[in-house]
Amino acid sequence: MRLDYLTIFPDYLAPLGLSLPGKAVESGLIDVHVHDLREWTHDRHRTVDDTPYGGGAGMVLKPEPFGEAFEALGVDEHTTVVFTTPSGEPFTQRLAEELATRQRLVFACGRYEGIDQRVIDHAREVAEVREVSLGDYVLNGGEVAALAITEAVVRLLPGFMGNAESLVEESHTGGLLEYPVYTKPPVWDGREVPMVLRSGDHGLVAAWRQEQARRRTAERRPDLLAPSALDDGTPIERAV
Ligand SMILES: COC(=O)COc1cccc(COC(=O)c2cn[nH]c2)c1
Repeated sequence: MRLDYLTIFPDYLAPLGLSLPGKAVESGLIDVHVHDLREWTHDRHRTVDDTPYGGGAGMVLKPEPFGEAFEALGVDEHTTVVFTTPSGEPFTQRLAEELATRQRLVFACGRYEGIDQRVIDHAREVAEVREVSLGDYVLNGGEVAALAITEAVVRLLPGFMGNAESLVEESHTGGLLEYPVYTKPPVWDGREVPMVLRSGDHGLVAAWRQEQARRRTAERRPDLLAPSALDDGTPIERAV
């Protein structure tokens, strides 16, 4: 997978060379390129933003640099352009799994009041576009969101995680939160590990974990248990 990042703060994406994505880069699994958007400005001040038409506070990112950058990067029908934005679709594990199937992702990191809408409209005509929100809060820029999305996607790539099994049972798969986990020592801080986990009875352990996941999900994320979230389209038998 090739990953490109368009940003006015390229240093912000330096972590891409470390930790998880770093290993993937060395192994050749991913090919990462960070680009300074100002590369595609031509004035003395390397201007990337201007005041909003219609008035209002703040600045808007100009369309030309993005347009020239997309052209220079060869953004085409084989590319998925990801705009990280507070007004995007919610980023979920399901979307991470979908993006992990793509051959090329180009992250366009906006800030201020946003990117000129014509950039998104243009991108939709030449490539697949996803406007993605990390959550209902506003960051100064899209770079942090791009890093988070990158980590969630890259770790799903085949041959990436050392221990593939750990991907199978992880949280948000199967729609429930993860159960509590324990390791040695058996007693710490006067607290014992639940005996069922040391019983050696795999059936009991599985049942306990399922119950814990459901209880934790009901407490913290009832929205995940809402009928629509679990609806697989099977008609509900109505009591006559
Ligand atoms: C089309 O894309 C744009 O216009 C991007 O515009 C903006 C404007 C303000 C801030 C940001 C940074 O992203 C977030 O704050 C964000 C992403 N996820 N959750 C919060 C981006």
